Amino acid sequence: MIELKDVTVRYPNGVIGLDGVDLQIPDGQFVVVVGLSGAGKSTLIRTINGLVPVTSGTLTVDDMEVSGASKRELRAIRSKIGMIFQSFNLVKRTSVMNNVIMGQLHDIPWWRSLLGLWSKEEKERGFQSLERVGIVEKAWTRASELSGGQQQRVAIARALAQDPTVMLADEPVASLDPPTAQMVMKDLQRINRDLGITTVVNLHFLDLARAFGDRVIGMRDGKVVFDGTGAEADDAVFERIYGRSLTADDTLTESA
Ligand SMILES: Nc1ncnc2c1ncn2[C@@H]1O[C@H](COP(=O)(O)OP(=O)(O)OP(=O)(O)O)[C@@H](O)[C@H]1O
Repeated sequence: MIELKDVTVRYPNGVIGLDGVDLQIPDGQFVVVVGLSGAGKSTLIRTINGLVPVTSGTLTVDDMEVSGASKRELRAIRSKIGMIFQSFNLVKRTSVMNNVIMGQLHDIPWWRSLLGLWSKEEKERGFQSLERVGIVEKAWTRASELSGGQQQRVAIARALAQDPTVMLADEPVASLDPPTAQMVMKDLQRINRDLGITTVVNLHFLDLARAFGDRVIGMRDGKVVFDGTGAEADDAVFERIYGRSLTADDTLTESA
């Protein structure tokens, strides 16, 4: 479980990223976080991962306290959290398999990663992760030769190879075309359902949030202003979260 108790994050320049957030995310839940740019979505994810320090309040992931954790404790917490980014963050000049195995890096000495000397078990785990996202045939392709959707799948496989209990995705489909975005969201949903990995996804398209969010959390000015199901998150709710009328840019597909 991920638990935030009255968590406030104040950046060094004085900007408030999170403002007294109380949140409990039970194991295995698929949560979509929505809100306008600057609402605090990325801050929430980076705080859960310990990349941004908590200014006040307490934050725990699987009963490990992230707020106030030492570097060593943070490494242990992060080894259980898979991260997915809008820009994929792959090492482009190396193979898909190398990228995926690097997801297990906390277990692997640096010199083996440098030389690409992977054990049979590591490769096996790499293949299994690639199979989960349906691109095992690309294992020995250079990451730079893949489409955006394929690169995001590799990034998901890399996170899976870590054997995480939590998956955090910061705008994972913002750089993808609509059909590819749908497919990547379906991959994340299937993995959540099959493996029970707690998943938190930041999105700004309300139709995707409705379709995929078992739970939708709306943020505004660093605060949680809505917490309900995708079905409950109708246009009026989104207008309240966004503080304005909806526009065509708020949906991924025109028909939504
Ligand atoms: N490193 C930082 N230093 C100072 N302020 C920051 C930093 N990162 C974010 N902020 C500020 O914190 C607030 C929340 O930003 P955050 O990036 O979490 O929002 P967001 O909802 O993810 O928006 P976006 O989708 O644009 O990333 C904003 O006012 C932002 O300017």
